[in-house]
Amino acid sequence: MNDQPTAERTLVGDEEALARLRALRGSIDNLDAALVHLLAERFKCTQQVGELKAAHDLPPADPAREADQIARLRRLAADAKLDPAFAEKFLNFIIGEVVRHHRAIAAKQDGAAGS
Ligand SMILES: C=C(O[C@@H]1C=C(C(=O)O)C=C[C@H]1O)C(=O)O
Repeated sequence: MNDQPTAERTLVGDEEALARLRALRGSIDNLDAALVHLLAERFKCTQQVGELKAAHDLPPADPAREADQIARLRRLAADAKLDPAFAEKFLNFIIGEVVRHHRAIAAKQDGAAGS
């Protein structure tokens, strides 16, 4: 048997592959949009946590809470067949940004109290 593809078969194959690529990219775009919306909602919550902490002189970071979240997310990732190390890195990246915001909120509050 000749397994060399004919010109037509190659073209049909290319079109199918391109259609599949377009469909997959459509789903990726939808998922990226969902991620942005989920992150926006998370940051709305953490903004309020930051204000609450600043108002009550609580520290911007809570390492014990973070350790619990990381352990939980690693378990969820493993169950979902996602690399737990990646899940941990991703959560740490987000938490790092949240703590930076909390420090900024606390500093602003201290500045306002001192003036
Ligand atoms: C949001 C909080 O503040 C910080 C940010 C966290 C987060 O983004 O999940 C978790 C712990 C804290 O270091 C919190 O204390 O709950």
